Amino acid sequence: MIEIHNIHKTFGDKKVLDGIDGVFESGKMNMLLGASGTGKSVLLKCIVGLVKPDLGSITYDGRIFTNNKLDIRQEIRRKIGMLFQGSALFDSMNVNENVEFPLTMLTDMNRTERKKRVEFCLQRVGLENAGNLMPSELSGGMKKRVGIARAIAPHCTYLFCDEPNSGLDPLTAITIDELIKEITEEYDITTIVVTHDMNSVLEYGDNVMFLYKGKKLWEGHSSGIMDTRVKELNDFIFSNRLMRDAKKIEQIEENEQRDEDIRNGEV
Ligand SMILES: Nc1ncnc2c1ncn2[C@@H]1O[C@H](COP(=O)(O)OP(=O)(O)OP(=O)(O)O)[C@@H](O)[C@H]1O
Repeated sequence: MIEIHNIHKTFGDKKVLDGIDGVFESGKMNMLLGASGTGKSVLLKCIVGLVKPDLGSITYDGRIFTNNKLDIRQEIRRKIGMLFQGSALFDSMNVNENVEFPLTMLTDMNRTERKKRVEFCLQRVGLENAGNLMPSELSGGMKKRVGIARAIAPHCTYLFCDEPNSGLDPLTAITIDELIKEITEEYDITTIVVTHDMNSVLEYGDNVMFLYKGKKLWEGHSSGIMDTRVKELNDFIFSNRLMRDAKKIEQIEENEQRDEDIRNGEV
């Protein structure tokens, strides 16, 4: 579990994070949702330790991360897996080498153990036959899978995904979301996904945090998001025509159900 409390961050005279609190539980799909420029990536960077918050605290399973000793922060960092937006694979390394890289850097596994772990992780993401391919030979969806295998290879406890399905077609996007969810539940990982994708949120968001201009305006399970009364969140959701149509259909169905209940004398 990751807990953040009262996180503030200002760049120059621009306030980017304005007192954010939150709890991200393990085994759940925790999602940071919001429009461009609203502070999602900066918040994620604060949580990972790439950006230092001006104020506030971050704890990982009860261990303070912010302002703690370097060796404790490094110990926590070793348990973090990152899936970057563009997958960020090393172009000069094949798939096996990409997944092995964090094992060489972060663990004391010997070569045989590393090979076994790489094999296992590639199998887990459905790429057991792709080990000798170079990144240039992979589709966008395959690159994301390699990115996931690389992130989980050192037995990560925490997984951060920055827009994991950006640039993917809708079907591939769903399979990547599904894979992240399965892995999160299977290994009880604390996962945080940054996204603007309402499809992902509605389908997989166990705990959704909506950020607007550096503040958290809404938090909850995705099942409640369509009924929100927070104007900024409503505007964000229904800026998408498909979402507006879905809402209309939902209202029509509700009205039909109510009419039927009245006819049956149940109201
Ligand atoms: N290192 C930095 N120095 C100055 N300003 C920064 C820095 N990093 C981020 N910002 C600013 O902070 C604001 C929030 O950026 P952030 O990348 O967190 O947005 P975001 O919500 O992740 O957007 P997107 O969905 O487009 O990635 C932006 O106005 C950005 O320009």
